[in-house]
Amino acid sequence: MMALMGNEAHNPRADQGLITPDEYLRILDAQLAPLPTERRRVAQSQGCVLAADVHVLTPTPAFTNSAMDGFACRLADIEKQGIPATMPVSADVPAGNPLVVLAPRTVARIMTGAPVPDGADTIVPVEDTNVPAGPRELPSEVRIEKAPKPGAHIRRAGEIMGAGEVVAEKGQVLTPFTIGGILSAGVSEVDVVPLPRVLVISTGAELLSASGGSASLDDGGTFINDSNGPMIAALLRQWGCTDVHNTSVNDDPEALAEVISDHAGLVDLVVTTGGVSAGAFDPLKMLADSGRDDVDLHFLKVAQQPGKPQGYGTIGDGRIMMLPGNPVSAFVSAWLYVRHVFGRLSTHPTRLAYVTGRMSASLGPFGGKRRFVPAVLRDGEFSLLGADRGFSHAASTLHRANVLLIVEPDTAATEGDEMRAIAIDRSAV
Ligand SMILES: Nc1nc2c(c(=O)[nH]1)N[C@H]1C(S)=C(S)[C@@H](COP(=O)(O)OP(=O)(O)OC[C@H]3O[C@@H](n4cnc5c(N)ncnc54)[C@H](O)[C@@H]3O)O[C@H]1N2
Ligand code: MOO
Repeated sequence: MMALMGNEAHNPRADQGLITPDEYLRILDAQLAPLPTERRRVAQSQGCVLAADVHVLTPTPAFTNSAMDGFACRLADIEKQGIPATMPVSADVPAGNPLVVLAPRTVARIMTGAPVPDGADTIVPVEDTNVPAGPRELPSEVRIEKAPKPGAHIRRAGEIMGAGEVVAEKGQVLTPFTIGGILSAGVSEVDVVPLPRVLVISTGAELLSASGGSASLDDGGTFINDSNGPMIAALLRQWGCTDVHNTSVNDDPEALAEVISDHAGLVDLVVTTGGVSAGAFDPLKMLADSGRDDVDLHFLKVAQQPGKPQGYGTIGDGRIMMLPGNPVSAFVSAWLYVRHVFGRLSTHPTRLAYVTGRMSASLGPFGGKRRFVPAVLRDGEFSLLGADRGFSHAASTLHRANVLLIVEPDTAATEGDEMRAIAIDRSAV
């Protein structure tokens, strides 16, 4: 497993009940296995990982065909006359035509992709004849004005790939190119590791959507928009998940349990945000304490900021990850942990992309926690977006970030220092 960075040999935070980010990844790893493989139609497998090598059924090309619109001939017939050579046209071979035999001392009009007649060994493009290009009646004869090269413009059966060769390998992600390649090899179904189906639940009585959207700040209310749920759902879709549900619930453990049980068997992973710290109304904590024997939830503290409180476990047969409610904490937790779990379930490669740059401002030390600070990397320089210290609520700064700057525990970062960061957007790479 890829270390999230730093020397993990000694963890001085252990006596404070804190674990390191890498220890948390190891805990998650111990519970995870790839989803069971499925046989799927290739066209319905985009974004999945191949669970087995795919072998060519239909060679490429499937049959010997023309690479040009023109005339199929026997080169010796042309050479016998010399250029220009006037030849009778004995057949018309559009694409999709059955294989024909070329009559002696004649040529056949042929289209790109049409099977080369038996007996023909060269294609003369229409541009090298007296026949104008484009739709027209079959001419009775054609004058060949340019000497063709032997074997010109013929795509031979199997010259690119023969039957039985591997056209795509186990572990490859089904991209548009892979889909095209596999289908052209005559394979219509493949074994894949499916993408996890995910239910994202925002918890909190203060969320507008949880309250039915009836309250507004204009009323002097204390409600907020649910930014976490749609943000996490969007991240999952960005990573490739197609089946992502998103809802929110009040601080009611029964309502939360009901939403989860309504989705039993329909999702592979539940991701919640909110209610994992020390609040008196946290529904996940209440659910954990409810004594239900189908609920197995674990809460822990990771020596990082943001994203200290985390949780994982199972409710019934469903796997759950519980992220902190502060929006930047939720984002960082999703990038470090949900992405990792997505990778383990789907077998997608989800290695973090690290970048380096120089600090354009200074950041003070932040206790014994590793910081993941949203920042912008441009022209080799990191600029900070929000407050130096607590910024886990500062979601509105997040939209500009393209990296999470890594600041080691008890360490300051001074202007000009070279630092490492995790890229969260292509603009940083
Ligand atoms: N006594 C303690 N209090 C807190 C601790 C602690 O250790 N002891 N940890 C702090 C840290 S660190 C974090 S992070 C937060 C995590 O809190 P919860 O996961 O319990 O989340 P909530 O209390 O429900 O909400 C926190 C914050 O985020 C806002 N929020 C929640 N959901 C959403 C959403 N879907 N969209 C946008 N914003 C959301 C919520 O309104 C709160 O402001 O706990 C600290 N407290
Ligand atoms: O760890 Mo919390 O995630 O600081 O804000």
